[in-house]
Amino acid sequence: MVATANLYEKLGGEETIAKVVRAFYEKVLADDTVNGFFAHTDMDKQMRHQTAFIGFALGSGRQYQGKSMAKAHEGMNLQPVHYDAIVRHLGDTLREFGVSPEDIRQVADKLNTLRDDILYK
Ligand code: HEM
Repeated sequence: MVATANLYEKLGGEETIAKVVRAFYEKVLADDTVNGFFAHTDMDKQMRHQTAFIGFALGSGRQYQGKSMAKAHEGMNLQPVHYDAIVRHLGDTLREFGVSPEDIRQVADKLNTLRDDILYK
């Protein structure tokens, strides 16, 4: 089991995660580098995105296959600058919630396993 598998619980489970999700998306939507991608995204999809994203990153137990990640971001032609911004916003959010730099690095490492599946699609 990877260390991030416990971060979800360590942070306080679902209740805290909901707050992390809100804080994270406030940063994303305030950032002109990436907010355009969400401009025409309906709220249901956005909600699924944030839940899936945070859940995967923190180890809620859900798994995502490369193919579905590629499909989810098909046509967006996401670039490293977009990807890096998203990961940075999550890292900043987690730091604000008191997560250690080491745990944040492990979250980033975990997300990086999906990087090739979502870029340039
Ligand atoms: C490892 C990183 C990421 C994960 C795990 C992830 C996860 C997901 C998932 C699961 C969906 C599908 C939601 C659904 O329709 O059911 C999705 C859609 C989406 N993602 Fe991501 N995502 C990542 C990175 C990014 C980045 C870097 C951006 C843009 C800067 C982005 C923007 C979007 C948008 C706009 C949608 C909705 C597309 C639509 O409206 O149909 N994602 N993402």
